[in-house]
Amino acid sequence: MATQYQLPFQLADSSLVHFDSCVGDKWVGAKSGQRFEVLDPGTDKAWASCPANSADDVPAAAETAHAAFEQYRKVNPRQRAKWLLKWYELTVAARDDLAQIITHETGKPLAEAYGELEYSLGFLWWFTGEAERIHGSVSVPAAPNRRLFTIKQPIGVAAALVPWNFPVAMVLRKVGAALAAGCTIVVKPSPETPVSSLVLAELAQRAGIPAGVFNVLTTDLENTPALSEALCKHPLVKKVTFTGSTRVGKLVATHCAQGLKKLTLELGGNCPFIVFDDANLDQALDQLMTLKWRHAGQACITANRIYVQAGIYDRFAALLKERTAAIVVGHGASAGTTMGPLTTPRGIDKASAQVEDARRRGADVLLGGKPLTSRPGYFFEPTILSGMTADMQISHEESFAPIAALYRFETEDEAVQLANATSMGLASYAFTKNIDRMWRLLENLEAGMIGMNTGNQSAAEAPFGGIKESGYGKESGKEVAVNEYLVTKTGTLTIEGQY
Ligand SMILES: O=CCCC(=O)O
Repeated sequence: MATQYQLPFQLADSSLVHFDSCVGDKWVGAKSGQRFEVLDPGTDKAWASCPANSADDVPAAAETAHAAFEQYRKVNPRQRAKWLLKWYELTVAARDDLAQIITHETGKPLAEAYGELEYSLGFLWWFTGEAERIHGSVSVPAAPNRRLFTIKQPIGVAAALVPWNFPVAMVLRKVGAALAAGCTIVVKPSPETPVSSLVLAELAQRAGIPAGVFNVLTTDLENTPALSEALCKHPLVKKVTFTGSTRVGKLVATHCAQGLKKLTLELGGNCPFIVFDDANLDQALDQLMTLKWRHAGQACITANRIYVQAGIYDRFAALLKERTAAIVVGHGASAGTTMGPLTTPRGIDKASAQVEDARRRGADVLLGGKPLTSRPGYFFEPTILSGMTADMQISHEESFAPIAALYRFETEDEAVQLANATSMGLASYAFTKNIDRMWRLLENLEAGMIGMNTGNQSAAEAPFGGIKESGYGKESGKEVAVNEYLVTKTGTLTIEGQY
């Protein structure tokens, strides 16, 4: 169905864009006929609409993906690699159009949208290589006259529940691994960001990836819980991958538990960023500026709690304030913008409540602290809070907003104890030039990923995933990511005769 909306941006190839779900080789509406609007967070205006699929639309998608799986699982890995590579090349060529769409779905500045695409393309490139590197093992067991071996096989139809903050990267990180493994997949993008997923489906078709291998079921906020539950519980779906909040991740785990589905959970962050007296301050500030303000703080691995050692605390806070004051907040597509809006109005409410809570409990607001109401859209001022303490909301929950919360500490033991005082364990960051201390931190910080003098550790070749209530399973990285979509079969052979 053609959208009734005028796109607020120009596309080089308008035939890339669809506003219906992709099931098999068909672009389809919801059974109910219901649709929902896609809003530009930088203007609060609708610019597209997509089908509001419900749980009733799940069986057709799962059956289509399963029929495709029966063929795709037998495709030679080299052919799978060739399709992934073609998909990579077509996505490179569609970069300008995709960047516009990402910016108008998420609000992030165009430069960041291009950054996301660069990151995303890494996944297609990486999984192109991984497709041919899936293998089992052979060994000699204790029992005489036997050989023991394992083979790896694709698990079946996968379902991906994808967040809105990196709508292309998160789809390609999951789908790239699934397709390399020989699985087919049904993706449910977030209600905020369906269009970019549909462009990826069009590009996959153009790349020759067989119909039904990559399906996209769009839906709105209201139908999301029931549709997701139906996907998790559908008997033909054998694997679920979810990126999102810990609260929803626990629900997804409950749904999957009934069918004992294999599950990958990439959940909430609340990540500590620790700067010691002996750190290179410029390096720590450069990294913090990128990590903290990327997509207005809406990343699971953003620096949520910034611990600065007492000897440098005041200087660090002043320098951070000076640099942050230079951020230009505006529409993501406007020239000069270095920070866009939040993606949802819900984000504004949560950020306001967190700042208010911190202020009431004694934090100083060094910069910002409020929504920007002088323009339409969901803007929040880049905010710095100083004098944070453990009793404040931000100390316990993910912020997902442009709020830099500064805490003072004295000793390494104290920093480790404060950093680990959370139910989450996604990423931790430490800045010090003391190599012994750095090694201790690597071992003592409770997180799945440790940034050592860096705030940027996400990459296709690096296993991504948390511990504690930040989830389980790994995405990207050598072997581990593709393994999430494979089953291991053990074979034991008895050999007769002399050898
Ligand atoms: O927000 C979650 C993903 C962030 C990343 O992959 O760097």
